[in-house]
Amino acid sequence: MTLKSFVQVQPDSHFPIQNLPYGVFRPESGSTARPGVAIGDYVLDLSEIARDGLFDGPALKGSDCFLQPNLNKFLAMGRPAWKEARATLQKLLAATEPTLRDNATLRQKALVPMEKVEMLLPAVIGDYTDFFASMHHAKNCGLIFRGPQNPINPNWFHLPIAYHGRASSIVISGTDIIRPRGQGHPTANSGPYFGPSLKLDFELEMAAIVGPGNELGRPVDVNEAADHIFGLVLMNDWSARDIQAWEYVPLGPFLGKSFGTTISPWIVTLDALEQFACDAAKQDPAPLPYLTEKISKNYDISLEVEIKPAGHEASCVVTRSNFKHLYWTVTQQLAHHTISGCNLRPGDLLGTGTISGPEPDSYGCLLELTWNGQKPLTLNGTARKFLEDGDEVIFTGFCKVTHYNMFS
Ligand SMILES: O=C(O)/C=C/C(=O)CC(=O)CC(=O)O
Ligand SMILES: [Ca+2]
Ligand SMILES: [Mg+2]
Repeated sequence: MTLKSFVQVQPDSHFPIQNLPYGVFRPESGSTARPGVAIGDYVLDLSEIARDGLFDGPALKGSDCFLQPNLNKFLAMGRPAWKEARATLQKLLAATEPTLRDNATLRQKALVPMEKVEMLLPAVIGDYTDFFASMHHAKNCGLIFRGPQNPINPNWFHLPIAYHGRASSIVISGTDIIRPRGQGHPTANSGPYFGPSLKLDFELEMAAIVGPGNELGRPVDVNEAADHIFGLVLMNDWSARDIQAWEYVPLGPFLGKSFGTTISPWIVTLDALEQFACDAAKQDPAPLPYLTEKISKNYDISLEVEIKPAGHEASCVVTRSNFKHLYWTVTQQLAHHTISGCNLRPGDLLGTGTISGPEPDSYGCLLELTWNGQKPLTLNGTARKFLEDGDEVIFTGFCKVTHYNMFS
């Protein structure tokens, strides 16, 4: 039988009882930040549930992990605690369970209408790394930035390439991004351009939130890497293409990507995503043993980007992609990150890289969608090569149950 909650959840809601993503919120402005999970149009306040002693399993009983203003302590506790919390919350929110359903005082305190809350960054993010794991994106960027000779560097097929991003400028969805100023790529015989970026772009990504870290000098085995990943967020790696194209040789992206990176407020756990797992892409050449997974999986997560042009009421879908298009899995990314001995810490953020699919209408950024401005998009009758001031960029990710077992 399908698990149902006593909390009313609309059929098209992203937050049924099977999901229960984690975030950090203030119930009203000025109140303290605390962890919560999304259920229908409500946020369940985990500090209230903890204060009432309802986390009563061996890992969480008496723990103050939900009395913190961020999720780092809970992230550090690892999968046994995450599984226990999920089981406790699914039981507590179930239609058949009276504990919270029939306790009006606790319900009043613990279930906060989502429209009233202020969402905050879910974790203190010490370090942020951005990978480059979609072959379609790598190929298209290569064609645009480097030309048709070998658009994908040979190393790309042997290791998940990444650069170290800037953690200080990671912001929560809804935060305004200020157009960066900097040096842009020279055109024709001129010197470099200086001024506000003329090629401001989004990048459709997701990112892994690291749970337990690893000690310096002790790499994580690729087959255990999933135990170090709590879940996934949506991520927009805002990019200034003119700054990037000029500065990135030979050390990689710097100021063209450091002026803002947006993440979604909700972390969808790997446990919730498990039922949407699918086979990962076939890798040819076979990766080295330290990157070879016994079970190599991706997740079937539909992704969409809409742009609401400045001054317009309606938004337009500009791309539809899917997480499963990634060539390198998030577990390979994490294992590769630590193979040198580099230590990860709870709350670290590992961006997947832009998730472009094979078709032109599944490309994950305007650089590809407009082919560096050569083929503008038309949005509600307005042309766009890159983003303009006041444009709003909306990312959506969702998983669909495509069939039910008739006997369940
Ligand atoms: O091919 C390049 O020169 C760079 C491409 C990127 O935009 C790098 C990046 O942020 C990685 C990604 O999002 O896939
Ligand atoms: Ca990126
Ligand atoms: Mg960025």
